[in-house]
Amino acid sequence: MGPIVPVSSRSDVLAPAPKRLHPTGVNAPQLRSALEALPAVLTLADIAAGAFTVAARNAALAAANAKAAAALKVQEEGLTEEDVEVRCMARTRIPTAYGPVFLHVYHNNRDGKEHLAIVSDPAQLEADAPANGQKQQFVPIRSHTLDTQSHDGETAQERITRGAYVSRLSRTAASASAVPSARTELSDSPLVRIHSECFTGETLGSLRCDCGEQLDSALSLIAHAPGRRGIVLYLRQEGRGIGLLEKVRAYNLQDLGLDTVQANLALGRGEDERTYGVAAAMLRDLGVGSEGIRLLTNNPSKVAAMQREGIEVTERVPMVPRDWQLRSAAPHAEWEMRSRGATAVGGGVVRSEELEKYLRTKVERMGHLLELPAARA
Ligand SMILES: Nc1nc2c(ncn2[C@@H]2O[C@H](COP(=O)(O)OP(=O)(O)OP(=O)(O)O)[C@@H](O)[C@H]2O)c(=O)[nH]1
Repeated sequence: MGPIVPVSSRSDVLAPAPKRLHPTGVNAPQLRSALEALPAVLTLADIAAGAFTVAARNAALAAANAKAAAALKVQEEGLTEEDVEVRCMARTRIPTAYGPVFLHVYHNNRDGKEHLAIVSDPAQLEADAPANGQKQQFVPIRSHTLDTQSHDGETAQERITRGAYVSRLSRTAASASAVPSARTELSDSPLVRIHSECFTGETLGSLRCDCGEQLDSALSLIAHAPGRRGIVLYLRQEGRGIGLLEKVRAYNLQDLGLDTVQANLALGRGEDERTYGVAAAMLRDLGVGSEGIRLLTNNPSKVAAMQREGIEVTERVPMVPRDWQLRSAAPHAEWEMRSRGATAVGGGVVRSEELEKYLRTKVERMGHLLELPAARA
């Protein structure tokens, strides 16, 4: 594939964003009709006297809607986004509450966003290859574009720095991966979650949605899958693709009584503007092939989108909200689950040797104002 243009030099990124919306961003006629169907909270006069001036932004809205309509057309007509290209720019090991994972940072030629793949495949961290005669149980989940040479004369150190290494990296063990001659397909159908970013749910632990809980559940379910193998794609499609700013506005409309779909529509946006072409390309890059994937989702349109992109979904694995699971669970299970925290990944108290080192370095080398605790007995 050709070079992926760095985000900083792309003209579409540097060009000033078109002024699409009036600062309030509200599609007044749709909001008006949606609110008319609800018990009055504000009078329509209040709303009409509010900040939004419809005429000032109609043309801009039409342009935005045309873009959404084009995306919808791609979805509805089953067209594939064949020219989507992705490249894994770097990968690193992250120790999580569910075990080690490899975080992959991707660039692509479509949207200038850094989409992520979180890969769990702990066998890759083992230093020793299987003994002679023993077959490796699974093909490792590796990015083809990561292992490909990034430029002529790339050194082993350069490869290792961007994550193209094998086994566990340490001061005493560092082996760059071999440059593959062809893409290798996985021999199994791994558990996959295609997750969309949700700052409010995942970082603030907002109880408006279960996004943080779903991210946590996905990692937990993968940790219990055969070989602890699986992939979470973390797509930067905040607010079902409308972005954080618009989602924040949508929340205010929800506080006025609209549901999530009505609120998006009242803003002149689609109810769900996400696309999955980049996700499919990332999965192919990670080796997903004819064995397909087991997809963690309750959303049928995600299954359909994958099939359209040529990724077979061999099984849809449901994600039942924990609160719903708890309604039929024993009281102890309920206490245990709630005590883990509302939504944060792993919940509870974070404790690890690496964290200890990180915290001590902040105190000892960076002057952070914390009293070091006594060493653990
Ligand atoms: N516009 C909008 N987006 C929301 C809202 N609440 C959560 N989101 C976003 O919704 C996305 C998650 O999508 P969901 O519809 O909850 O679930 P899904 O991913 O389609 O389906 P599952 O795979 O079954 O979880 C994330 O990008 C969130 O930021 C909301 O009230 N309004």
